[in-house]
This record gives sequence, C-alpha cells and structure tokens, in this order.
Amino acid sequence: MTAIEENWIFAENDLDEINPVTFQLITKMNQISHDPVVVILIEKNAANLEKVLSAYGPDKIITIKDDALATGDDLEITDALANLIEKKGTPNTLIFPATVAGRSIAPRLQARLQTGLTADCLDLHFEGNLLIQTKPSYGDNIMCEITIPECRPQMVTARPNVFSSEKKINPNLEIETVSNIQWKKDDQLQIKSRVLLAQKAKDIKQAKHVVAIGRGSKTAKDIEGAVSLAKKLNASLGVTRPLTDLDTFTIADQIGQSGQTIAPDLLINLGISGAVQYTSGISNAKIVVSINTDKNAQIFKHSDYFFVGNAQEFAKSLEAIL
Ligand SMILES: Cc1cc2nc3c(=O)[nH]c(=O)nc-3n(C[C@H](O)[C@H](O)[C@H](O)COP(=O)(O)OP(=O)(O)OC[C@H]3O[C@@H](n4cnc5c(N)ncnc54)[C@H](O)[C@@H]3O)c2cc1C
Repeated sequence: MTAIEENWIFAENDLDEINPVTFQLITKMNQISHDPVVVILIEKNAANLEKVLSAYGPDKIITIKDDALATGDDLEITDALANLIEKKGTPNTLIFPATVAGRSIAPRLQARLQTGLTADCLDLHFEGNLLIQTKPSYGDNIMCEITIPECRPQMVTARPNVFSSEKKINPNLEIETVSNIQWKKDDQLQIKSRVLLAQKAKDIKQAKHVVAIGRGSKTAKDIEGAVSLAKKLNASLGVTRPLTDLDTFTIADQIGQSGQTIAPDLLINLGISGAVQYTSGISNAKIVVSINTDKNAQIFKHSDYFFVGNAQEFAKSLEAIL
C-alpha cells in the first residue's frame, strides 16, 4: 500500500455531534505534527459537521457521507476505514480517542492493517516522523515511551481531556468528500435505536470546579459534607477508585487512570493519598488543594496548597466561610 505523509485523526461522531475529544486531538496534532493533519469524518448525507471541525484548524477533512455507515456499528466502521486506507494510502499515524467507540474500532483496524497500536496514551510527540507515545505501564507505576518504527500507520488511542483544545483558523483547509467507500454489513448485529448515555447534571470531565473524595472521606456523613461543599462551590463531585465500590458512585464519577481525566480550574482533594493512578487524571487541573491527615501524603506533591488535618472538618469550615 502507498505510504502517505499525513497524520490522521478519527473524528468521533456521537449521534450527529462531534465528541469534544476530537477537538483536543486536532489541537495536539497541530502542535506536534510537521505533516498535514487530516481528520476522517463519517457522517450522514444531510449533516455538515465539517464546519464544527474546521474551527480547530486541521489541514484537511476527509468526509465519508453515508447514512447507513454514520449509524453503523464498530465492525462496519472498521471495514470502511480499512477500505479508505486502501484507496487513499497508508497515513503515517492514525489517532483515535480512547472512548468506548475508539477503544473498540482501533484494535480491530490495527489487526486488519497488521500494524502497532498503543492504547490510552497520555502524551505524544514526534522525532522525525516517528511518533513517541507516552503511556503508563507496569501496573501504571511508571510512564513509558512506545514507538512503532517498522509498521504504518502508527496507531494510538489517546485519552479525553489529556490535551486542551484551541480554536484555530487554517486558511488552507481542504475538505474532500469521498464517495464509493465500500463496507461489509455486519449481519450479526442489528441496531434498533441509539441514544446518548444519560449524563449527570454535572459531568466531572467538563466541570470548572471539582470536589474529590477518597477513602479518607467515605462515610455517609463525610460524603454528605462533601456534597454540601460542592454545592456551595458550584462544583462536581469526583471520587477515587475505592469509592466506586459504594452504590452511590460509578466509573463516570471516578477520576484517574481507569476513570476520567479532569481539567478544572479548582480541584479540592479530601482524604486522597495521591496514588499515580489517581494523579494521572488530575495533571491538567489548574489549582489543586489537598487535605490529608498524613503529612507525607503523596497528593501534596501534586498540590498548590495543602492542609494537614481532618478533611471533614476542613470541608465544614470552608463551607461556613463561603
Ligand atoms: C490498574 C489500576 C488502575 C487504577 N485506576 C485508578 C483510578 O483511575 N483512580 C483511582 O483513584 N485509583 C485507581 N487505582 C487505585 C489506586 O492505586 C489507589 O488504590 C487509589 O487511588 C487510592 O484511593 P484513595 O486515595 O481514596 O485511598 P487510600 O490510598 O487508602 O488513601 C486514603 C487517604 O486518606 C487519608 N485520610 C484518612 N482519614 C482522613 C481524614 N479523616 N482526613 C483527611 N485525610 C484522611 C489517609 O492518610 C490516606 O492518605 C488503580 C489501580 C490499578 C492497579
């Protein structure tokens, strides 16, 4: 297959809305790529999501307009992408969001293309045209750099909210609509309807203020206190992994490596030790305040302000003066 010096990003289209992680990936690739940044968009014939994508300044958008494929399943989209690559050539890199869809399509396509894939990257940069892919490894205790020197495309999934998004005008933006991309219908699965997952009133991924609680703040009374403080601060409530064992919280509330990556202006950590799996999800928080009874708690190394003491008392006192 012909190699092409382009870096591709798969645009996640969730029921006719572009998932914001796509904008973050475009921004990151604009910052690090010397080759053209190309977005691959699958959309319905009547849709015009190119307009939304173009605000982030990619060099090119390749649109596959196909009503059936736009509501297709992961196998069908994989097949269409493999056929697109066969038609256009093999890009240098191909980046997917590490979302439910991205995590399903990327490995299927990787197997089809017989190339390499690094999942859940937290950072990316180029050395020449080699993509250096940073991801946590060995029980998530160290960051390692992975490269795919011999195969193309270099495939990656990158986590939402690890990179910021910035609008950019690209006067040279090219939009190409590709027709006649063949794809095989998946007879094993029939999708009757699609709905977006119900979102909580305040999604921690988008929240400007977050109050996060850990095992040092997990009684019903502690949680009540944290909820009350969060309300006062107009904040969302997030938790560490152990608290998702309680019925009250799910992975949607969990911050960290296997949960959500957050980027609030203010984060208050109540009774959280600061395990690397947690702190990897908060590195984009602007101001971090942590409260812990242990003066040597790791979380203090990731904090702008800290208080050694009881988290519940701190939360109560802070709420009282707000
Ligand atoms: C593959 C893998 C993925 C993981 N993914 C995640 C993830 O996405 N997110 C995540 O959070 N974890 C994740 N974990 C778990 C992670 O390793 C830690 O176990 C977890 O983050 C610890 O949560 P914690 O800080 O609430 O609890 P602990 O480590 O038990 O810390 C509790 C802290 O509270 C303090 N404390 C106790 N009482 C009080 C009090 N009254 N006031 C103030 N402080 C008090 C203690 O000093 C202690 O520092 C993962 C682990 C693995 C192996």
